[in-house]
Amino acid sequence: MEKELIGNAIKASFFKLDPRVMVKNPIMFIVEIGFALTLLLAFIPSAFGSSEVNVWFNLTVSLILLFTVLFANFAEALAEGRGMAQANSLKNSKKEMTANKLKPNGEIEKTDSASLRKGDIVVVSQGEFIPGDGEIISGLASVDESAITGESAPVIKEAGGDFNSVTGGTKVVSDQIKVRITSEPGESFLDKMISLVEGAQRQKTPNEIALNTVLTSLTLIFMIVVVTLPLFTNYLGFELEIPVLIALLVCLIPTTIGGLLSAIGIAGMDRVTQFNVIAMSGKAVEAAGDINTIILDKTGTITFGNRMASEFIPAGNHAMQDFAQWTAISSLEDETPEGRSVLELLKKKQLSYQTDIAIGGTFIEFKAETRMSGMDLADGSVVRKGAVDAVKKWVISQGGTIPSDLDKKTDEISKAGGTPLAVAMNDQIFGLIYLKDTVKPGMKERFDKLRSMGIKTVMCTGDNPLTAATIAKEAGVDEFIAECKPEDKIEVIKYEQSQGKLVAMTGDGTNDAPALAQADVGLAMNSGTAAAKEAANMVDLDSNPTKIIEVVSIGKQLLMTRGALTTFSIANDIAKYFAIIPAMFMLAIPEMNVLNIMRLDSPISAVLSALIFNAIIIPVLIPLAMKGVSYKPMSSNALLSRNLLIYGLGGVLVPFIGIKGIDVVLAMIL
Ligand SMILES: Nc1ncnc2c1ncn2[C@@H]1O[C@H](COP(=O)(O)OP(=O)(O)OP(=O)(O)O)[C@@H](O)[C@H]1O
Ligand SMILES: [K+]
Ligand SMILES: [Mg+2]
Repeated sequence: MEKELIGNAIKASFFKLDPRVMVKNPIMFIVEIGFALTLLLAFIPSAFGSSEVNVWFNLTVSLILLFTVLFANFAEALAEGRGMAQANSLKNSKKEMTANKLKPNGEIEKTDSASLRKGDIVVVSQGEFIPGDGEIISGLASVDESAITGESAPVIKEAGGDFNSVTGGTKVVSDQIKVRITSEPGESFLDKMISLVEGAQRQKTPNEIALNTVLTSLTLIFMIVVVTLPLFTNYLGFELEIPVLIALLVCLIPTTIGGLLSAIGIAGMDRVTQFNVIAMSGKAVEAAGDINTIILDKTGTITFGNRMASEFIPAGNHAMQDFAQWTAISSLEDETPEGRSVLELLKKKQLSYQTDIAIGGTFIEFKAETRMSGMDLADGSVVRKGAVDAVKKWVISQGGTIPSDLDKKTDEISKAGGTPLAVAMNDQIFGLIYLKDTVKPGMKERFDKLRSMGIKTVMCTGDNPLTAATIAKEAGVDEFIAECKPEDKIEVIKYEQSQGKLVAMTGDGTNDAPALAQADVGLAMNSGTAAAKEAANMVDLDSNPTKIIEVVSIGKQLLMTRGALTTFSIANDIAKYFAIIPAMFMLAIPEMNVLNIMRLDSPISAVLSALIFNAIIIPVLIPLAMKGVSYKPMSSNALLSRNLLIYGLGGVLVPFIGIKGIDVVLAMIL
């Protein structure tokens, strides 16, 4: 695998020599032109007038320049290669298959999966592949998603709620589901993933463009200096040979970062992919590196999220039996995990209830807006369950009163970190359902880590303030917002952004979609709804909301690697002056030897040593560019001074040692 990767990258480095490709990287393009000119001079030394420098020197310079370009191309090709390999394995899981399309008249029609369009309904049974991306409209199945996520344990997918989305190419391993197709041919999640990792849509990020502009301007300045240099030297009465001027130019321009820049960007995206997160753009990965605030929801992110009914607590002077009756009616058709867990607990507690009063009633689906669910019965009675404050308001609007013990019982559940749901019929509250949830282990450490990176965490939850406070304290988040409706999340994000902060958010529900789109980094869960995945700029295939922490680390590492190697590259070039400038003048004026502080063997050896060092530093740094510089959570100021010390000072010192070493070897050969 690695061998093949390297082999392909070597081949690609030669293909990339095509000037039409090279011109996209101006710094390396100049090196390539330098190669062509010195090659010409090797064969026709007097092409641009008389020349005294020997052919052998011209040829050597030309070869070193060729290798400089090849090394840079190799770095980029190697970074691209990893994505290609992954794209190929994804392509293998994208096969044509037959789909069981459900016609409006209820008949099943066998069609080609490629002909399925948005809105089509298909039936998928045990052992069959799901023919396209979609949402389950009825049924429940365990699905093997290993083709996409690499995770072999099947996951449960079901209609209703936030776990209804399925991906084309995954396999149903048990039961049968009806799926409504949500993507047009060629626009599926798998198609998008393939084109992303293949890099077909890879565009330079704004940061990269900005850095490129700076580097290109720097290059232009050096070009002007080098081109005008002969005017001065001619005035002083000596001539500089063209190959020497080219060597000087290549040593001065930032070839190291110029050669590694695109590899750093591609490798950063690739590291995110290795973490099983699909980033829609390099820009998103970079934004992750600059995040100041992370918005997390409580249920399913900070807690396990399987909010299960664990206790029934009647309120006022209502009997358990009456409470159970209305609890059951409110949950009969509630397909959310919370709703189903209510019916299961009733069964477990052997509480009986009548279902015939529900006949002819209209089910009221749970909505994050109302924070209630329930049923309007045929006889005009209305039944609701939901967040206590919402139900209280609703009961009061019906002209009812609140049982005196309700608040105390609510607080008890909330203080334990549970979610209380009140159950009401018409103007009366019958009691509370205790939904239990637990904070995931290790959350405190994760939030501590974020804090040390200088990132603030805000928990936004639809739950009541007391539950929110309990969970927030237990998990160690910095701030929390309770009784939060979907639009409130957007407000929080907008507010932070108005303070100049970059905001990241994770989410999985359809109601998270607008906030995911508003955030600078929106990380959707693969298990989540199609709307959430569409709105986000990253998708976590493992559906682990806390992975945002790793994504932020990778983003920071990407920015740091780019910064560190830029510093190193420019510091390097400064050090090279000391080798090459005295040497150049010594060629004409031997007395200039006093400037030869590095005590290099001869002017020719000095120029060649600097050039060789300039070339081989690129492959030497490839592993660092690909892996990223090591990153420990600390404040940005501490990071900056640490990096300046290592890469700035190191960048000045390393060339002295390297060039001197190469010079010693060359002196022996010459
Ligand atoms: N099936 C349901 N029926 C009635 N009420 C519910 C149901 N599920 C949740 N609730 C209530 O609605 C509130 C909001 O739930 P929702 O899932 O929208 O929260 P959220 O905004 O996603 O934040 P979090 O996931 O952190 O709770 C819950 O705290 C709970 O009180
Ligand atoms: K250089
Ligand atoms: Mg939720």
